[in-house]
Amino acid sequence: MDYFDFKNGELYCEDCRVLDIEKEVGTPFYLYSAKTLERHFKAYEDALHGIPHLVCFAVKANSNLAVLRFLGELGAGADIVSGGELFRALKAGISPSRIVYSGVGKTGEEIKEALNSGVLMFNVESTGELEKIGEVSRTIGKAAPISFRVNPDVDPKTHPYISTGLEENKFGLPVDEARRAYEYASRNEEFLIRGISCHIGSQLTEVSPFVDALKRVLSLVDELEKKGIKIEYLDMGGGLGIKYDNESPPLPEEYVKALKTTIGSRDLKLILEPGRSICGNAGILVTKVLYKKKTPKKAFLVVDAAMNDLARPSLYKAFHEIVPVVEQDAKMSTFDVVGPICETGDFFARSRSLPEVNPGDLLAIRSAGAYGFTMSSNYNSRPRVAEVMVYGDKFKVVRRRETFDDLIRGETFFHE
Ligand SMILES: Cc1ncc(COP(=O)(O)O)c(C=O)c1O
Ligand SMILES: N[C@@H](CCCC[NH3+])C(=O)O
Repeated sequence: MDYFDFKNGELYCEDCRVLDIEKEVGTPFYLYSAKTLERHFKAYEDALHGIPHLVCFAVKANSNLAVLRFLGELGAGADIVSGGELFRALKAGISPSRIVYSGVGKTGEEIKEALNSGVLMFNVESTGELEKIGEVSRTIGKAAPISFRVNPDVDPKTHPYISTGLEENKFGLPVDEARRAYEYASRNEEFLIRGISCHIGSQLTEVSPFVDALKRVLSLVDELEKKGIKIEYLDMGGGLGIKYDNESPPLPEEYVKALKTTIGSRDLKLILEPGRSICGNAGILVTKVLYKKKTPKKAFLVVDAAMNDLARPSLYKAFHEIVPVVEQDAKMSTFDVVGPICETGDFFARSRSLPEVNPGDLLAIRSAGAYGFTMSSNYNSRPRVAEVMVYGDKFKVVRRRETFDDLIRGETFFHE
């Protein structure tokens, strides 16, 4: 459930009228609901009540500082995958002791930065990375807290681009290799074994792949325990899906219950790294209809947002619900909703039934709070849009729209 509702035929975010926000900010803009973020975060906290745990929000889903600060103040840690995300999480006031660092390509510099800051653990994804971490650890004279990310070879039944726990995916170590890596790391004082981790994919709509993966991870935990290698943290990654269209993904409560049952009486602290299920439905992208265009074959609504602002439909053919910000009685027609970018792939919806809106009308593209702004770019030299956060009856621009000057910052005219 989110807090984007219609009152008297107009879309509100919490107690703010979207039309009023648009008047001040202009389109396009991302709009986030703090109350929805809180509700979704608390759903995890409630589900995990009584279990030693840490919810590390996946920064890649939404890295806006206000969002991170808000979640951090509610008690969230962070799951990061780059030096930039470390910088953001720390700037937002998240304690390094609540930060886990995942990702297959951490550079020496990034590792050094994270080790110096005191992150909770590196989720190590290859033996090459382990060597690099060892090297950095020796250089700065500080043991590195690690977990190995295990690739359990489980099909998460999601879009192939966002499936990460299959043998052919680049992520994690196969179980046998992870076992050897733990044995090696346990004999070396550069490493401090803290945990084990796993993340099998994103937008999962069933619990069973998580449970299958967990069983494989737990059998390794048990084996390691017998060898005297104690695992303190079990990090099950993120991946819980949300409703974009007609999916009915499990709620955190059902998901955590299944994990808890599978873990049984083992003495483990549970880390989860949810991204989408916290912020996905806490955000919309508001855009304006520029033109209505008819060709012999199609009717298009050309809007002022584009694939550079929200890439998911173009990249994954992802469905996002689109609604007019002011409810219309007009008859329904079938439209392609497209942006101004010079690519046929620049669309938000194809053959979508929508009321006959007009140029100047606003549309809300729903479920855009995760992997929306964070995947945006300046393609076609389009300044990135503003981000606005609603807190009850107040709203705040938490990132201003980029200017043309922002576009060329750091560039020079040297051409020889
Ligand atoms: C390691 C890791 N953790 C957490 C996440 C967050 O996933 P989601 O947004 O699906 O919860 C991802 C992205 O899929 C990831 O790669
Ligand atoms: N970017 C993807 C999710 C990627 C998850 C990252 N491991 C999406 O928009 O659905």
